[in-house]
Amino acid sequence: MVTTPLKTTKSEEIFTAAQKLMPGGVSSPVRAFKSVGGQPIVFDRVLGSHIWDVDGNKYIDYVGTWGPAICGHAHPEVISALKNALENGTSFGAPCVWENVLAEMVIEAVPSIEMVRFVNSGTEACMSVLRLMRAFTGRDKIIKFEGCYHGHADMFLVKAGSGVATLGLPDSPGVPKNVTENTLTAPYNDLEAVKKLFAENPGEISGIILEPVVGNSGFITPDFGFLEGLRLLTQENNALLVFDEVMTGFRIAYGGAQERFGVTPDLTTLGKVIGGGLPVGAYGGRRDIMALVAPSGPMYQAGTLSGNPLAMTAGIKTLELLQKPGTYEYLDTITKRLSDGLLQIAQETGHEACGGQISGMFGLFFTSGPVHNYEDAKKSDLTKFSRFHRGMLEQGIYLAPSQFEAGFTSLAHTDDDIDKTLAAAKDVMSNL
Ligand SMILES: Cc1ncc(COP(=O)(O)O)c(C=O)c1O
Ligand SMILES: NCC(=O)CCC(=O)O
Repeated sequence: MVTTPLKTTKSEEIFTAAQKLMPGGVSSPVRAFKSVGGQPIVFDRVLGSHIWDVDGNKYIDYVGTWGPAICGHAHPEVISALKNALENGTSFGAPCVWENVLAEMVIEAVPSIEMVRFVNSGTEACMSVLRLMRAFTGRDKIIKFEGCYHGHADMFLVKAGSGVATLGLPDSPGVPKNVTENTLTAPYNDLEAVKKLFAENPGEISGIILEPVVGNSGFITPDFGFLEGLRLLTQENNALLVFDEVMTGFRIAYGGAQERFGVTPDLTTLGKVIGGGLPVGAYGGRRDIMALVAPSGPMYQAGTLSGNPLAMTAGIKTLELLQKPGTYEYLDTITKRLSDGLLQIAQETGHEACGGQISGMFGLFFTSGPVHNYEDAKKSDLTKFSRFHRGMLEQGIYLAPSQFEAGFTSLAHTDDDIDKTLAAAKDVMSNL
């Protein structure tokens, strides 16, 4: 595995050059190691549960390209399907039958979705669903939660999670005030705060959008009754409930968090897993609402590469693999071993910690917790997290370079991977 101390000469060379070419040397801020220190590792290959860097170091990967790699990286069946599809071209800019196939699979799986529109990223999906919320209700205001991330469209860059939280950025410059004045925020898991917002803005709120399980302030689960409460409040106020399942869709359960918690929103956004590692997003929901989307209705939303045959193919094959019996049980079993193991090691080595997992999504905070929202998550000892991250990296374990991100396992992660990860964690936490 990894040589100690970690040799990253080529990574450093490439990243130094990258910094002159691209802002911060990266194509997305979350990839930088700003909050954990050191330089990002530059990779050149992935397979199964592993990722290799340009210096030849091999790591067990818990980032999974930020969620899509649920079947394991470069799954041979996904790659083979893609090779076949590639022979017929990369994009038609016209209907293809694979859109129908993936749409049927999504509609069949996700309780709230009766019709779906494919786009190219989670950001696009959330941006579009917000337009649809407003078009359907004729109201402009929305409620989002502090520390939730719904992509980087202007209206969502208010108390956002993920990279915005990691970098401790104030709400982004370049976003006009009049765009975000309609974005109301509440602490996650706080029904009273949501009730108050509805009371203060009668007849003005188009709906609520949230991560039904949070992954962008670290891993945070909804308290008992929270999702049900939001469902009731939106119904009472003739507003829409939108689950952003870009991260949780087909991960928390095949039908997403809405299947797992038995709460059906009006609209849902998807991304990550449904693209099998290629750029995809989707939004869908009640047929009467989706009917407003052009060209069926007047709400405009479009995309040159949307529904392209490669992304559809990777998505279809990924969902087929996930349909096999026992997949979610497997994800739950190995991820629980990992999460329980990490908590036990933290306790044995004298570190305050809390965390948990559902299916193949997990998190660990260096605070006694419990963590119900972003304010609680911020109590985690970030310096300790940075040292933990570095220590694990040196031992060949690749974790997201931020306390405010969830971790992901895949069907390719083995008991041996978990054993190695826990052994590394024991070593690192003993010396933190
Ligand atoms: C919950 C959630 N919504 C939206 C997004 C945005 O998706 P993308 O990065 O594909 O634009 C992400 C991840 O980035 C996410 O985790
Ligand atoms: N949880 C945050 C993401 O998945 C974002 C990925 C990216 O922007 O690169």
